Amino acid sequence: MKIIADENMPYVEALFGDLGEIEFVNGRNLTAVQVSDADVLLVRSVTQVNAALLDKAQKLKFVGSATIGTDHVDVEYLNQRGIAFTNAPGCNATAVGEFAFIAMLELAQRFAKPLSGKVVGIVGAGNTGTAAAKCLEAYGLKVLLCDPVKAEQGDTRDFVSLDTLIAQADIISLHVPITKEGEHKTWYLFDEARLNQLKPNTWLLNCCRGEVIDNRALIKFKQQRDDVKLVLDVWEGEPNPMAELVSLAEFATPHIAGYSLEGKARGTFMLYQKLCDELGVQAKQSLMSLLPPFQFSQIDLQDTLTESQLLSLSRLVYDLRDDDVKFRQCFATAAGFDQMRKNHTYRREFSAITLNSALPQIPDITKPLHSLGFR
Ligand SMILES: NC(=O)c1ccc[n+]([C@@H]2O[C@H](COP(=O)([O-])OP(=O)(O)OC[C@H]3O[C@@H](n4cnc5c(N)ncnc54)[C@H](O)[C@@H]3O)[C@@H](O)[C@H]2O)c1
Ligand SMILES: O=C(O)[C@H](O)[C@H](O)COP(=O)(O)O
Repeated sequence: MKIIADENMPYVEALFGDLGEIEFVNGRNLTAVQVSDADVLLVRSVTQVNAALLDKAQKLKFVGSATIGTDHVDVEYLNQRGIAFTNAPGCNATAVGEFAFIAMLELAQRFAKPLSGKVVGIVGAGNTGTAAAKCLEAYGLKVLLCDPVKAEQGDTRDFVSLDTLIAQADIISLHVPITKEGEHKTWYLFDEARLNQLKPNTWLLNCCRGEVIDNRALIKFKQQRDDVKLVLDVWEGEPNPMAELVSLAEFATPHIAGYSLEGKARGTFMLYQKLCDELGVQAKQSLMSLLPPFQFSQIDLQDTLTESQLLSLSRLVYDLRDDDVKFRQCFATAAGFDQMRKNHTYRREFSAITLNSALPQIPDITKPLHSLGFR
């Protein structure tokens, strides 16, 4: 069996090695000829999976995308061809949630405006939005959720309209899929008019898809509204973001909000399990055996943490400042954006650290941190 896999998908060798012969490819430039003799195709979000890519691949029986988003896949075409398809919903939700939370702690520190006490609006209350809300609520913040689709589906959480969220939130974090049609389409959800509704001093984070914000309108807006602070992980026109926008963002990264080792491992592992099901074979490998040990795995706490100490602790698993600096150095070169994504193999999730109270205390000082995700 021939398995073609994106070279940026870790743990493929360890998981799929026993199932067939693996060929690694550059997912962004993948051609129809390269996949013509594949039985299995494993991709990430940079590969457009459609008739143009797959018409010659007559043996193909399984496509897996180790991503949450599926906007790069023509699922209808795969269904028509009878090719099994799976993505990896939720695989990197914790990573995105922690990324958004850490970015807020970084902004708070940089602008000497405590995060504590702020109201945060989450647009899109699915896997990543809920993961972000979990961190924020564990930290004691008031969270407003806007998700008209979930509300219509009968989700019993409290939801607000986007107008209410924009009017009340100090911080807005975007977590919607990109959709171009329908009542709740998200393409340019934040257009010029919406941007102009933002309250003074709002922090706006985009960790979902670049085109959820009209990037040209955002440049124009931010040039006049320096009070608004931006964290941008995703961009219109990836892998070539608009240079002016990069310089206007407080933190800028190349679509790596979901790139924890745990998140990537979960993504590949979900495809492995699904392929084993399709082939009717027993999955032999385990997820936890894939992850390397973490250098700061045990930490003893002496006292409750201040906000700035919590940021220092968070920086052990992920220091956003490093990625921001690297990104500004490399994004303008031809392959810089993708190169940085390819080499992004060091970030961990909060759960990689086990916290202990150094002295037995009541109440246990580690409890709120366990709710954040630390062990
Ligand atoms: N930056 C990254 O690395 C990264 C990582 C993972 C996911 N993503 C992107 O983030 C998106 C969201 O991921 P997820 O796992 O939370 O997906 P999800 O499907 O679990 O949740 C998305 C939520 O958005 C809601 N929604 C749809 N249209 C909306 C609208 N107009 N207003 C408000 N809510 C709306 C849906 O009802 C759903 O609950 C993905 O589709 C993907 O494009 C980016
Ligand atoms: O949709 C997703 O899951 C994310 O956008 C994903 O993390 C993107 O990473 P990629 O597949 O491009 O490596």
